[in-house]
Amino acid sequence: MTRPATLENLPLYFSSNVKSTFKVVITNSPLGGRGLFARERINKGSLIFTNEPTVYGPRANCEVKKICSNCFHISDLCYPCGKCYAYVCSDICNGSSDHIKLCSFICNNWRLKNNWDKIEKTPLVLARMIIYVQFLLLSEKQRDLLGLFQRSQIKDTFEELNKLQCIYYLPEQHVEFLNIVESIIKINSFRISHSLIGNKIELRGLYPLSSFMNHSCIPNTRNVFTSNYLMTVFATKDIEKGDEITSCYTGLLWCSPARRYQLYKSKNFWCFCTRCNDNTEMGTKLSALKCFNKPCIGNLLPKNPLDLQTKWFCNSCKIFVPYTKINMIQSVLGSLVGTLRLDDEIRLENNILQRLTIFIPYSNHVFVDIRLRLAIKLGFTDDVNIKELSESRLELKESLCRGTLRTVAALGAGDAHLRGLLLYHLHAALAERARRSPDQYEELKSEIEITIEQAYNILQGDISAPPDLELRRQYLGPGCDKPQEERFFILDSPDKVTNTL
Ligand SMILES: C[S@@+](CC[C@H](N)C(=O)[O-])C[C@H]1O[C@@H](n2cnc3c(N)ncnc32)[C@H](O)[C@@H]1O
Repeated sequence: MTRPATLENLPLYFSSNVKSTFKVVITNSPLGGRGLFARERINKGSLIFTNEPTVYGPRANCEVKKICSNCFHISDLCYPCGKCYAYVCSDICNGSSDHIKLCSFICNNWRLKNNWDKIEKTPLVLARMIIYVQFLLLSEKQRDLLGLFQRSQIKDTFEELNKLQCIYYLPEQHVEFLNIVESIIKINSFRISHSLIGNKIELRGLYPLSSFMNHSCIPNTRNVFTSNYLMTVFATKDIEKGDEITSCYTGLLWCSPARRYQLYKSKNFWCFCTRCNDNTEMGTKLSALKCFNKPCIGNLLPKNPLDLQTKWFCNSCKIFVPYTKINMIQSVLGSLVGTLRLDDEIRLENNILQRLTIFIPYSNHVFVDIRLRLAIKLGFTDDVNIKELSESRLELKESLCRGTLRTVAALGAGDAHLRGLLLYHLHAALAERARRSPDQYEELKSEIEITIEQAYNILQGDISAPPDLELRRQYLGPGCDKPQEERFFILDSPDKVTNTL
């Protein structure tokens, strides 16, 4: 692989659908390697650029068993293609041009080993390797240009490739190429977030222009993925000409030690940004622990947050605690949190929460994460919809949304995706309050309208956006001329409204 002299046209080689590149330029970054920089002032909320994935597919270590190798639907109807054995979910997928290309590549280039149980194991291994096979299908020019993308320096065992080699005799140059591809994917791919509607597996893709965005723990962009996996990057705050355009590679609300360790482990660098350098994390105290020196009610914070072996100090009684003791507490915390079933439960075990309060203040990221999950889940589970929430739970939802929105604002994250989601849920809680007590509507109206309008501006077009986002904006947003009773019609029977539109 050779390195061409210029990066200017690189994304265009990989994607016919790159728009608004005139707003950005790829050049050397003080953060590391190359980065994207604004050629002009970019206002908050504006589209910066759009690019389509060069390749996309499920993660190689995904758990799901039956995934269509063409449309990535999870389906028990999947059956192995009669020629290449890759799973397809329908004759349409089997006959699609993409599948035919993939199928003929596999049949023409890889010979099956005799001792392998083709029907049982091959489809699954192939489904997990689809993104890699797509790299092999790139043009020669594109494959040459892959040399421009940064690669991971960490050499892990590439288990899925090993499994593929148990099934097929792979040419030596394919094995070498796929190892390079793996090191490129690790550093440059994006998780494509989408709602679970449509029963699709979580995907990741290589986006040629987005790949040059460096990380910031307070980024100035958010990503929107459309239904055809186009990635559009918007400004979450005003960006001045010459500013670096950044994205956040971790969870926005993770605490500094967790973000920094994850970045080091997965992307091979230590972050030194303003947030990482501030032991209060912009006043949010996401990393703070409770002082061990009872009855002191102060918080322990790292003296030098950029130093992994720093002492921590209490901001009230000023005692110092060595990092070894802090690490021990953090690992106890990690295992306690691990026992909370946060993904599918909104009932949290009180005894665990009580044990957590011994170690951590309300501001700690563990509680922030629990509050965020509750804010989003209350009234939005299969068991209980928002109309069935008790008064106290509805109040709780509203206050959890407001609290988490304050944390996002304190971090300076601007119009991040998370802010959009929280505004949507705050809107839903307020609208439900007004539906139950119509006499409160006038008082709540302006906030009901502003929250849905802002949520819409942030989330519109994204495949992970709530399905009734647009309808709510239409009926409960600003400018709706329907009478009060009709406005709430959408909340009474959203399906009926959808059908009448
Ligand atoms: C997706 S690439 C970004 C583009 C990359 N800088 C390049 O030259 O191709 C991610 C890699 O960029 C570097 N990087 C990104 N953000 C960084 C930051 N805030 N500080 C230091 N290095 C960073 C790291 O080496 C990381 O693995």
